[in-house]
Amino acid sequence: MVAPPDNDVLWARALTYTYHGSPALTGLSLGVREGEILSIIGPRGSGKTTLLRCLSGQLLPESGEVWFNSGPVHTLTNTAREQLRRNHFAWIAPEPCLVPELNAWENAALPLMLRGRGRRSARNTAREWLDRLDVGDCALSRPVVLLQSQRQRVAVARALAAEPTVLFADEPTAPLHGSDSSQVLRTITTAARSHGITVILTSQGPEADPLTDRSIALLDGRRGGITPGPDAEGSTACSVSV
Ligand SMILES: Nc1ncnc2c1ncn2[C@@H]1O[C@H](COP(=O)(O)OP(=O)(O)OP(=O)(O)O)[C@@H](O)[C@H]1O
Repeated sequence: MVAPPDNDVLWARALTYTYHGSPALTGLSLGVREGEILSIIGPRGSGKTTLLRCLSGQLLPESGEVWFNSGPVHTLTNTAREQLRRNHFAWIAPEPCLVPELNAWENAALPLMLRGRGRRSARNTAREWLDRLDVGDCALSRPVVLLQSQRQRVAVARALAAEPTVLFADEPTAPLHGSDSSQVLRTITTAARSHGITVILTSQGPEADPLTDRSIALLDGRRGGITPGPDAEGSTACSVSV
């Protein structure tokens, strides 16, 4: 094993993953700097979700390495990877996955409470984030009575309230439309910049590019190109390895 560069919060080398013999990742490498907002752009089936799941320790790559803060993730036990995800990572899925028995603020507060935060403090933080996502009025409602777009905003609030080291956002605006989608993307990137959260988000098109530091194109489980974002010359320099 070769240790990754010190200033990469996440670093992956030569990742491969196949589903029942069908390749999803084919030797993919990348480094992500602390505080960077990186978008991974690719068509359906290009391997975006599989890549995020390998980087976040949800899936173990068949070969290759994943490192977080200079420690190997791919050699951790299941329990240690779960703990890593609970304490340092947050995840936004294309479909809002909320706990149906809990109301909106309880859903948004759940990761904080799982980390040991007291109920009142977790509720206050969760409600602040629901307000920022324009779903403060829904705080006491259960997911079943909310619109899909409101549920997704609650899921985004849940991810940001946890103030993770790394936020994995897999097509986070898929259930949203037009200005709704832009507003939620702006909230995610603004919150990430002000709280120093590293973000890796996926999309099928370049809509998030103006808000990110760097974009990587993915095609058939491989890197297909690199597009520097508008802030690429700013304080969040990028690291790329192929
Ligand atoms: N659970 C699974 N079982 C079998 N094949 C899968 C599974 N998940 C993904 N695949 C296949 O692996 C490849 C990569 O899928 P992946 O979901 O990572 O791509 P994606 O770019 O995120 O696509 P999408 O935008 O549709 O979510 C595709 O060919 C897909 O059909």
